[in-house]
Amino acid sequence: MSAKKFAFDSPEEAIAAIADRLKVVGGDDECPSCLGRVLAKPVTADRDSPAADVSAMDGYAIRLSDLRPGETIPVHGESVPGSPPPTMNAGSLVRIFTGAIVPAAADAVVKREDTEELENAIRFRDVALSTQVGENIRRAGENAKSGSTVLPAGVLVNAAHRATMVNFGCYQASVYSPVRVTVITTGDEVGVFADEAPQPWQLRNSNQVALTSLIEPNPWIAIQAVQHARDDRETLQQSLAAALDQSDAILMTGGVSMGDYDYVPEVVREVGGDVVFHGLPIRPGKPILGAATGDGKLILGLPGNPVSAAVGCRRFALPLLAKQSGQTEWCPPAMQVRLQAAGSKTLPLHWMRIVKMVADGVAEPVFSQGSGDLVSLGQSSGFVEVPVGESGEGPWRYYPW
Ligand SMILES: Nc1nc2c(c(=O)[nH]1)N[C@H]1C(S)=C(S)[C@@H](COP(=O)(O)OP(=O)(O)OC[C@H]3O[C@@H](n4cnc5c(N)ncnc54)[C@H](O)[C@@H]3O)O[C@H]1N2
Ligand code: MOO
Repeated sequence: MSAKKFAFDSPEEAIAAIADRLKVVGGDDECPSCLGRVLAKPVTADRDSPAADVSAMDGYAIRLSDLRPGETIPVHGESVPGSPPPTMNAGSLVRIFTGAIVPAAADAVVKREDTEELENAIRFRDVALSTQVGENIRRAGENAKSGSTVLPAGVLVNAAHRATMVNFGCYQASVYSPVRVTVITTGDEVGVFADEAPQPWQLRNSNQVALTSLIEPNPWIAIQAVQHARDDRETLQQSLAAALDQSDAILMTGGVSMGDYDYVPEVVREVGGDVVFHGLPIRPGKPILGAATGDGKLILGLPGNPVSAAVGCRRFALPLLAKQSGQTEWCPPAMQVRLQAAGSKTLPLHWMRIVKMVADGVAEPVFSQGSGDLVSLGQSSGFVEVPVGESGEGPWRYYPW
């Protein structure tokens, strides 16, 4: 670790420092179903939106000069969505429906409830007499002009973006390649043990599923490989070097602390990782290691304890991978929640405290025996980050699993 106890005072500073060293994966895949992928090129409007002046209401397209109290005005023709508008003759109105094109001669639309509807004619109610030019008309191009950018590159495509894209005829977007991630867990004590019972000195590989489950739901990530390495310096070095060739990021767990078999820090250096931090003022997760290679790849060494590994993956790996994926908003503001029954305990570190959401904007601490307690982890919905020396209800940043 550095001469100063920690290289950075907070998770944000550490994340920002390593993010600066990472390269965006780039690529330019044509993708019809781009949900959850990152736009590599902006989406532009293929026509004005709306494409013409359209009515925002069901009612009557009028000339303001026809707005006179008490008079009966004849209705000639209808403008309906899906058809071009009729010509509007002088001294008459056109019945119009929401979304239909406003006839060129009209300068406003009066809602039907502001009229008295007679047979083939209407009379304006008093409320209609103050109608202004353009009222209830959505003007051609008021949302976007043809050729303008409606979604910039770097957007992580969600349902709302897809609706926008389809509206402008973009059925196949150009997206960045997914970030290729290899997960490497370590430790001679760790195995699968699905069919046979582990010995008391053995453990099931919960970190592997915690990490893959946190990253897998993101279509902008591709899990390249999932490996387990024994606590053997050479094997670990070979696994890491081979994985680096095939991946943009490596997430490791275990072997990052002070033990005789904790080879991760030296092996990361040997394969060309420049260590940006090793140890941060957080609990749990203090021994975390963050490194970048010369060609902008990420190596994150998360502590082996299961709560520390999950917290580290959620708080550090996800935003850093998002940065590599090309997302402009790779570190979005966290939700804030209040902590009920928080107590007055403080820590000289940022406290990544596992909690469960209990009401809108309110969470409760989950009692935990420490960072190896997988029972408490399973009872939590995420964690809050309580800054150094603080306590109480917050609000604190909340990171859901
Ligand atoms: N002398 C010191 N010892 C320790 C320190 C320290 O500062 N000085 N830090 C402690 C803290 S805090 C943590 S966290 C751990 C992290 O250690 P490592 O990253 O080296 O992790 P391991 O020793 O390999 O494992 C810790 C713990 O987690 C279990 N484990 C490991 N991998 C998995 C897995 N894939 N699935 C489930 N559980 C796993 C492992 O069996 C250990 O019980 O170091 C402290 N020590
Ligand atoms: O920081 Mo360790 O991650 O407490 O268990």
